[in-house]
Amino acid sequence: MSGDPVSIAVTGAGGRMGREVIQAAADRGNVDVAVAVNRTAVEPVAGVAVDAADRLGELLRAEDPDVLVDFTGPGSAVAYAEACVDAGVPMVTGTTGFEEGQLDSLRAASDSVPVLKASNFARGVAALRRAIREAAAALPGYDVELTETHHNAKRDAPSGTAKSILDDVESVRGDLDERVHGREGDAPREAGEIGVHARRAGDVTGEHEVLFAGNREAIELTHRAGDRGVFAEGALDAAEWLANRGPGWYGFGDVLDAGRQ
Ligand SMILES: NC(=O)C1=CN([C@@H]2O[C@H](COP(=O)(O)OP(=O)(O)OC[C@H]3O[C@@H](n4cnc5c(N)ncnc54)[C@H](OP(=O)(O)O)[C@@H]3O)[C@@H](O)[C@H]2O)C=CC1
Ligand SMILES: O=C(O)C1=N[C@H](C(=O)O)C[C@H](O)C1
Repeated sequence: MSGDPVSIAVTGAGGRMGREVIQAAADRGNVDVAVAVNRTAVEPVAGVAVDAADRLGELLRAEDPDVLVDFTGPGSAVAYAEACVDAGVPMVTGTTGFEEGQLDSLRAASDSVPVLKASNFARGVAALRRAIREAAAALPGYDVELTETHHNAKRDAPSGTAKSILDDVESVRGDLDERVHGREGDAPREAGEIGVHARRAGDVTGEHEVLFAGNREAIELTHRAGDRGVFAEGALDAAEWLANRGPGWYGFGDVLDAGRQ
């Protein structure tokens, strides 16, 4: 990205992703973590002191960071978006598992401040999604089954990335209108189904695989995240990009498109 100095606030600073974001900021050099908060008390992360999350509003007003970066949970992300509106701070959120009403609240916040939401900040997943849309268009009538695998501490299923991929496939394949989660029972597959399989095991960072199968051939498109640094890097790219935007609703694709121009 530009390399211009950017100051950020990090919510969920004690979580797996919050820690990764703070470490990636330290490694990057031009990103200063001006505010870091967590719901429960945690020791400093990469030398950055972590405050109580209920002080977020006060800290945003005092430090005036360029962007807030959030990886927490759906309810807290909505509350933090409201704090961003009150303080006039842009928000990047990678949180997943939102219900429709919570997404409406985030979109409402984007009338006042820039909000960038992405279910996955890996560049490889952006490429995977483009390839999946292309395959879906090129293979009409083929059966589609999605499998995602994550660590055993992940709460939401299917993953946010899986839901984004399903939206992509359904936008291209209008004939697929029924998501079948897991399979059980005694009946053949129906036309119109798209199978969705969520696995939770060990410390798997995140894997997404889409199978397109016809009667005499099949292809599988797969992304595997090697570590969480790949998500943190993408989120910081998004934060650097969002710092100079006006209010609006943005995605990671906007950041990547800007990089290609
Ligand atoms: N878009 C992307 O590229 C990626 C998205 N994610 C998403 O990011 C989110 C966080 O993932 P991860 O870091 O692994 O999760 P963790 O469970 O490790 O961390 C969650 C953090 O959020 C905080 N939190 C959770 N619930 C609340 C709440 N109700 N109020 C305030 N704080 C809360 C936790 O605080 P406390 O310590 O007090 O519990 C913790 O700091 C998930 O939705 C996940 O799917 C993850 C990886 C990549
Ligand atoms: O919780 C995780 O770990 C991840 N969550 C995101 C999702 O739900 O898609 C992205 C990534 O797969 C890791």
